Amino acid sequence: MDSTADPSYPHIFRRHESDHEPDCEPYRKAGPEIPVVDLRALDPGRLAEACRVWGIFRLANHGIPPTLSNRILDRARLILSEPFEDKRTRFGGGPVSYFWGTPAVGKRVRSVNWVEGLHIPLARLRSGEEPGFGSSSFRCLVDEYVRHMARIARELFNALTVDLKLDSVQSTSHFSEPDAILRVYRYPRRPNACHNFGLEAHSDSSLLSILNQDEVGGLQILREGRWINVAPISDMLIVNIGDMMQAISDNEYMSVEHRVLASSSKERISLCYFAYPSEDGLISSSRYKPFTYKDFKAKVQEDIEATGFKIGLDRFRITDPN
Ligand SMILES: O=C(O)CCC(=O)C(=O)O
Ligand SMILES: [Fe+2]
Repeated sequence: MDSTADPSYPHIFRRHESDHEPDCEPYRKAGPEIPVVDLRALDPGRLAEACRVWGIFRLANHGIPPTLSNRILDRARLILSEPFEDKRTRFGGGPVSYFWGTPAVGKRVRSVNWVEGLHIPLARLRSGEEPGFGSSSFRCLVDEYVRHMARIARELFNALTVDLKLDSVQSTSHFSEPDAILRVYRYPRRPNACHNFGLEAHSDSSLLSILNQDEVGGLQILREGRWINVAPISDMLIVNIGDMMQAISDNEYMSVEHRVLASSSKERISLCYFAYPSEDGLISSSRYKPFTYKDFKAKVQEDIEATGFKIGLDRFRITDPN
């Protein structure tokens, strides 16, 4: 369907160009392959090396049944194909929120990200406060899915704490399962998608991010100055290191810069689970002034509102003159 006519798209995505250009093939060529980590036969050395050298890896044998993965992606596709105004109403005001075009929140709006979705803070979901979501079958799938995500995040984090030689106090405050967030994304088709992004280049603020994507593709990481495609491989998840893990590891691990390309011909669905440290746990390292995740989040929000950009960890770097 032409996106101009699709009532499920937010208005800003209903563009008038009907002449779809082919996608930009050069951007989508295969690049060097990112490492694969096997969760069933976890090799801690291989995992740590992937975090040090790449900041991202594919995760095989993660234990999520393919039927669950397919069902939740299909259900997400269905919900997000509801009319735009219905999505706004259904998810307006509750803890589960519907967003589109993020991060157009600043005073100086840069370009709009060609993405919409649901933001699901899991702690509030557990407390049962969400009216538009309630007892839906999607809710049941989310519950089951995030149980797997929490298990996977915990297992990876535990292995990394051994590699980093964190003590038990640090490992407890640096991983807070209740603070996790699930985001469900739909990247609408975008006419003339060549130079446009579903998500602009960024690093995640999380500890670890675990991505499940459909077969469309578009994710890229920045490595040694080049953008590399992370093509979907069925039954494998993608895990990336976030800013908090970079700080906790004292820059041993790398919070990888990534982005998502828009496609002119295909919509894309992805689910991203973000694991975080506890909000008030102090993160101390030799490279950054001590800070909590709450401090970090407030600074990111302040910078985005003031400048349109996330500055992130550089705000806390010890050499930072500010
Ligand atoms: O949808 C994707 O492939 C990536 C999502 C992402 O980078 C994010 O949510 O931070
Ligand atoms: Fe991201």
